[in-house]
Amino acid sequence: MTKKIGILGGTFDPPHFGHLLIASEILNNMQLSEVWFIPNQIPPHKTEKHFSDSRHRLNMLKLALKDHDQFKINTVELEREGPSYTYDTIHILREQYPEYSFHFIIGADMIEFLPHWHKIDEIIKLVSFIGVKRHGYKTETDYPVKEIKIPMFDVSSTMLRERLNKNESTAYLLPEDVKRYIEGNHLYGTR
Ligand SMILES: Nc1ncnc2c1ncn2[C@@H]1O[C@H](COP(=O)(O)OP(=O)(O)OP(=O)(O)O)[C@@H](O)[C@H]1O
Ligand SMILES: O=C(O)c1ccc[n+]([C@@H]2O[C@H](COP(=O)([O-])O)[C@@H](O)[C@H]2O)c1
Repeated sequence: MTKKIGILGGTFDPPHFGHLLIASEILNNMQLSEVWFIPNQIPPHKTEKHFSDSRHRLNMLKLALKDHDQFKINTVELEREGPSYTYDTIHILREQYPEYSFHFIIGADMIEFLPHWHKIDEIIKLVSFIGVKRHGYKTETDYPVKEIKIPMFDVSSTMLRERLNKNESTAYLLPEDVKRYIEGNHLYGTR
């Protein structure tokens, strides 16, 4: 059966309400069957930076998505080593699910970065891109990205890592279960 699947690829270090908001808005706006969250093993453009172990990022994502039937986790990128190139992921998904159509959701920071994606000219033949605004970034691009207008929510994993490290509030930015997991595992300098 044909299904329209949204893909939200990310590092999710940690997952936050910005991720859930864009997934929910695009699911409804585009009348998708499901949104698949795909955590990367090694983010292709963050290879030099430190990021949390994929086991923790996956556990946090499970907690963040547990109440949403139409939000699923796909672990295809955790099952291979090296940088998690989207081109490889899309190839695998299209082989596994030839009857589905895939719609890759990206924030404006990733829209600006699209020219640097590995084999981007091939990727655009395989998926459609859905873009959403993000503070500080442009959505105009020469690539075929369909912009969907949704409420902007200026939260990022970077902001949350900094707040957690300083023991500042993350209320209404980060799911409570995820916060408890972070504290229980002393991530981001929490004690
Ligand atoms: N608040 C937000 N509004 C719109 N898009 C977002 C938002 N947060 C994340 N995204 C998008 O979700 C995808 C996955 O993002 P990612 O997991 O890297 O989170 P992040 O908050 O951007 O992390 P970091 O601050 O560590 O770079 C990317 O396409 C990103 O642009
Ligand atoms: O394939 C690439 O070259 C590529 C370059 C940058 C980002 N991506 C993908 O874009 C998604 C968002 O990336 P990130 O690092 O902001 O979490 C995630 O699925 C990445 O794997 C992919």
